[in-house]
Amino acid sequence: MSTIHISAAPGDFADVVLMPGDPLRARYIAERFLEEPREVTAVRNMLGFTGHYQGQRVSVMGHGMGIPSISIYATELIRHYGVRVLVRVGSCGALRPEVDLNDVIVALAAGTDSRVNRVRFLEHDFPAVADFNLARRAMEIAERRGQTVRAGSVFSSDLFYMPDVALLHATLVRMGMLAIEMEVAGLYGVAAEQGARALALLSVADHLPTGRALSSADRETSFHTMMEIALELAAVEAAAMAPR
Ligand SMILES: O=P(O)(O)O[C@H]1O[C@H](CO)[C@@H](O)[C@H]1O
Ligand SMILES: O=c1cc[nH]c(=O)[nH]1
Repeated sequence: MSTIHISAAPGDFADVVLMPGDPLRARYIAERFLEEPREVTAVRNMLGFTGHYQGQRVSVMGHGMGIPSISIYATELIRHYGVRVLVRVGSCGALRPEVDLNDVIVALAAGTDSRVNRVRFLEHDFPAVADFNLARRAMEIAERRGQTVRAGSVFSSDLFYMPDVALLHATLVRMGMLAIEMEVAGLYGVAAEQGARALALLSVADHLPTGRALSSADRETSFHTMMEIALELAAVEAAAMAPR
């Protein structure tokens, strides 16, 4: 049975789903990296595909922009399609001078100005953290591939265009955050609520202290590093979950 927002048939999704915000990035990942990718959903053009990577069944699906959007897709994938691992592969803006364009961030935890986790957690402060084993495996994969990644906390904002941005950025930097984006805290809340595991990998597309930003061509290259780490992680996880 399909859902309101996903038209795939039962069993169409793999246990592990990579999720970029942009559905066209989902198609790019599927066509560029997956063997025999098959489109499994396209409701509202939020494209989803399933194929194979390193011999393991892996899916990739866009989640749109913002916590409300990713919350819908993540919840339906877990509840209705039995997805067990979600890995966001997103872009972000670096908050600190030393976090450069093209760097890949493993988002260990996320703060947010969204209320969604308070809604699900009796108005208390929910610790929006990554699954430890996914984070550790992602770090190990990056190390084995000789790719430097940064691990730390990020901030998920509801607004892309926000007022008083200087004060917010200064506070986030003072509190140790590496980057800003718009979904991770929501994804980690959904995963906890629905009993799944989640991790976000982020590629730095904007350098907020200097205003530098990647060109489209550069974005593609840097995203490749993140995608390859995420795909290898997905294959390792799928193999670990496969019945023996
Ligand atoms: O590139 P994605 O994965 O969409 O991530 C970032 O880009 C969008 C804003 O431009 C937000 O979704 C933000 O989190
Ligand atoms: O949410 C985002 C994504 C990329 N760059 C930003 O500054 N913010």
